[in-house]
Amino acid sequence: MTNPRLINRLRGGLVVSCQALPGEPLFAAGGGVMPLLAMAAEQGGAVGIRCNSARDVLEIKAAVGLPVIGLIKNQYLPYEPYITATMAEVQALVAVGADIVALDCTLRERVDKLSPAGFIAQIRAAFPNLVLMADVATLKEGLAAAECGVDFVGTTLSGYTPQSQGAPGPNFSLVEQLVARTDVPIIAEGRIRTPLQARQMIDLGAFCVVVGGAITRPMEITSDFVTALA
Ligand SMILES: CC(=O)N[C@H](C=O)[C@@H](O)[C@H](O)[C@H](O)COP(=O)(O)O
Repeated sequence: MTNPRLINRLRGGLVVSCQALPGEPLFAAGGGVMPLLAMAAEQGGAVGIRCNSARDVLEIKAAVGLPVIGLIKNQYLPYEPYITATMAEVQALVAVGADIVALDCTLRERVDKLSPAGFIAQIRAAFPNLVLMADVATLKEGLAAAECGVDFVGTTLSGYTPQSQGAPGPNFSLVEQLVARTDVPIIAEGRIRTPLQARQMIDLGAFCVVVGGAITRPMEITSDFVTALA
């Protein structure tokens, strides 16, 4: 464990993912919106924030006192991994003070042609004390990442990769199996829509829970209601 104090701050709690991509209304070219969502999350009792881009890490760190899980989403087509998939992005996140860096640890071919193990080794060589969260989609990927000495494994990508297509959302069984097979703390993330589902994840042994869209994406919430009325 690279930073037990920081890790313990997240235990049993809710991390709120505050993200909007370019093209979404809340992205706001001039910034300033994600920190407001993060402040609301902090006031509501969240123990951490997850966010995308160096800009948002910087702005959110200035606005709240919570640990920030930073990532940078970038497409490197035809390669599929897009969550902090290069060393340059890790460096950018460290430079703006991300407390934890989330990175793609699926077993898909990456733009740098490294395996997740190779990428993690490269990161550890440059930043030995950096706290790392491995975003995975399957049990095999989660166990492989855990073997590489990451601090957390998150179920973030379950249902979003060819290897996990059709997986249920939220994926309770993936969390349950990871908890049973590794001592690395498991973060339940992805398609958690209700407080009860979040509670169930903790009861299954998740270390903490990340919720995004159900809290911070009004477009997504609206469309759920609209679909129900159609
Ligand atoms: C698949 C992917 O790119 N997930 C991203 C990872 O950072 C975010 O877009 C999600 O909002 C986040 O994982 C939280 O999940 P949900 O919004 O379902 O609660």
